[in-house]
Amino acid sequence: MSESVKTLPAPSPVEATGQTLSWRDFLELTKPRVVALMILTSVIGMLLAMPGVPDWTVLVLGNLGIALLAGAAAVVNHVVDQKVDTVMARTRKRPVATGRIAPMDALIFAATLAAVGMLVLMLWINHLTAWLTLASLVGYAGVYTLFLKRATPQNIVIGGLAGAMPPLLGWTAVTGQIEGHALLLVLIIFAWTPPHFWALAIHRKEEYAKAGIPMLPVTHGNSYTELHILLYTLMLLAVSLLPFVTGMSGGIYLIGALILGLRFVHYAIRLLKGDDRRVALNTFKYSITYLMTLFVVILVDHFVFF
Ligand code: HEM
Ligand SMILES: CC(C)=CCC/C(C)=C/CC/C(C)=C/COP(=O)(O)OP(=O)(O)O
Repeated sequence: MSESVKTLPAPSPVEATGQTLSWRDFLELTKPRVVALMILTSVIGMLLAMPGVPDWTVLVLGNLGIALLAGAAAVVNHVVDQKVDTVMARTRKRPVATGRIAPMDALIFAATLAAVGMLVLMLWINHLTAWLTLASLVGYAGVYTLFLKRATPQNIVIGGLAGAMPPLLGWTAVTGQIEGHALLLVLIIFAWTPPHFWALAIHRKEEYAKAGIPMLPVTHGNSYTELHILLYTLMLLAVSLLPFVTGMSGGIYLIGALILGLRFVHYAIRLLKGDDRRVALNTFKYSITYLMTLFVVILVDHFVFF
């Protein structure tokens, strides 16, 4: 072998896969659809925090900062999960899993997003929101992804708290303080996360087993998971009534929460009866419609009553 061949630099991940790197790959790393729903909940947290509409700078810069930090957390998730993601069909085409983006480049991207996000929140919003958002990033990227996900089938119950934070972050961006009504919104998403995720985990059980991730259907079976999905949807139904019970929201919200919640319970009962992968996927999809609609309804109710 000639000297010149020996000293050739190692191919970059792009050369290695023969694919062109695009901004779409970087966008994909930030889990934009998940972050979009989070931002919907933080916008609504902002709009519920006070009568009237907050200053546009808080709306724009507050959500920008929160989105940047949430996106950064998602990028770190891709790096930490690089090996796991290559094993599962749902995730194996991800930019870091395929090698289209090198882990170090992804980490530099995450650090940049996080630094700009923290600056925006520190300079234009308030320190409380900045630190709470950073804590959510650490909760998802560090505590959940690095540790809990691999350690216990209760991973998403505890880790779900990080994803539930955006309405509180929106609220503190406007008021500068943590208040009970904002915590109710967090509690709703906290109770929603297990049925949201376990429905998908049933649908993808074999992949999680192959990847060695102890998700509840893998460790305890489908029936046990389906029972817990039902129990959490019942708890969610109860918790979702608290904004009405505490006087935060009115009749429109009550009716909306009941219809949406009972439908979720109906899905959970069908899942328990049928143990069907297709029902599991539909339950997962409905969970997203549920959360989006519930937050829109609470907002509509707020503006009708004020
Ligand atoms: C630790 C808590 C959570 C876990 C473990 C979890 C898990 C997942 C998983 C595995 C997916 C599938 C992603 C894919 O299709 O590749 C997903 C999708 C989704 N999640 Fe969650 N999730 C959590 C919290 C949240 C929260 C708090 C929100 C929003 C408020 C959210 C919104 C969504 C949305 C919108 C999708 C659909 C994304 C798409 O269509 O690509 N999730 N979730
Ligand atoms: C600052 C802030 C609000 C942070 C929240 C960050 C955030 C994007 C949370 C997302 C929750 C989520 C999609 C978990 C799935 O992870 P997974 O690893 O179980 O799923 P995967 O297999 O699809 O990667």
